[in-house]
Amino acid sequence: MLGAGSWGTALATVIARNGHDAALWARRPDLAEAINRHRENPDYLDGFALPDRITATADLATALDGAKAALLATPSSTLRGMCQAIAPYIPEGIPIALACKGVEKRTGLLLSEVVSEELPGHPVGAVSGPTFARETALDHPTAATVAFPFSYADRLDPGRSPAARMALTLSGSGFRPYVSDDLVGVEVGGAVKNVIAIACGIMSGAGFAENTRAALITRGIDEMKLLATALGGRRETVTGLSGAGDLTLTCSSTTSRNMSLGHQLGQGIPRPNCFDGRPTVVEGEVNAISVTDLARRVGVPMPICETVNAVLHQGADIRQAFSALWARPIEAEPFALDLSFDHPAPQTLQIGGSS
Ligand SMILES: NC(=O)C1=CN([C@@H]2O[C@H](COP(=O)(O)OP(=O)(O)OC[C@H]3O[C@@H](n4cnc5c(N)ncnc54)[C@H](OP(=O)(O)O)[C@@H]3O)[C@@H](O)[C@H]2O)C=CC1
Ligand SMILES: O=C(CO)COP(=O)(O)O
Repeated sequence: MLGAGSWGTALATVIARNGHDAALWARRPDLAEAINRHRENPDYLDGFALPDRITATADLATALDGAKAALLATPSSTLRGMCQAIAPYIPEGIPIALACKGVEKRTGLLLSEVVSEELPGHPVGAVSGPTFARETALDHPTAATVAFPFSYADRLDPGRSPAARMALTLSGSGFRPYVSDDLVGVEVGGAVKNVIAIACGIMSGAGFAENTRAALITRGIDEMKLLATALGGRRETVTGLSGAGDLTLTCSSTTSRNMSLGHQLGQGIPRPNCFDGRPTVVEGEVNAISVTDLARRVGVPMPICETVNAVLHQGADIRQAFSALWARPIEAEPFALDLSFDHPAPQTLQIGGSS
């Protein structure tokens, strides 16, 4: 497990609880030492006792020595650098699964494409779904999708495919994996849901309630579907755990860092003061840029993601931007150009003072 943050530690716990040895790579030697000495991760999952089969190390060669598979659980923006760092040590041909969610900002590549560029010759997949780290570590019933593209040989013998082997490794009392061959659909869901969660947070912070959240979730799923299918993924995948499932979780409470960031911004808290100024991984913040860039490139309308991007990165006023989102011309559901019609501009939404 490469990354000893909250998610890497939780997934290593799932693996170790199932009777496998899990090497947990931490960037900081002091954290690796603290994990091994105290059998807990004081920085990311404090108060939770780690299984004995987890061994932390800050040395990549040690972490990857004899590994049967590698999982990457550092923020998406660090992925290419991580791949370059592990290249000399990763055993030939072992499966690599992404536990991080996003689209690379500079290139607009899906994270699996980044891994394949940097580490050719490995099956690359993802583990993704509605999975808050602490609940997963506590063995609360949790389900997620394990997606790898299936080769012809995998189809002849699905039980030996990388997806099946990874799913068997993760499958335990509380953790229930499903397998998929639609890696694109799974990755798009994971990247887009964080941006939509920021939108939900902004609206809830601005004083709106359940109708608004349900509308954003549902229309967010439509944005996911359009992007996933434009990139070669399947619509049905977006209705699964890695899409609608994760979107529902992430948009439901401020346990989500993405939802929480939006909520604070919606309340008028300036970005530098959010999370009391603590550096916090908020994938939807950087992915608002990468997702909207990618969507524009492939010609897919993603108005919610565009609005979040405009607010976070282009200095747009929250009230004006979200008013404009709600005042867009009437569209067909699901999106269909041939059902469009002319009509007068709708009234502008009054954001704020709406209790
Ligand atoms: N937390 C969750 O519930 C879930 C998270 N995820 C995804 O997992 C990924 C990681 O998130 P999460 O574990 O929550 O984040 P955390 O903030 O809990 O941990 C981040 C981890 O990444 C490390 N890190 C930060 N910058 C770098 C870098 N430049 N190079 C190498 N390592 C670095 C940190 O090390 P250090 O401590 O030294 O800074 C830390 O170990 C994200 O993509 C997130 O979306 C997916 C599902 C659930
Ligand atoms: O991806 C997650 C749950 O599936 C974690 O969400 P946040 O990064 O918003 O906390």
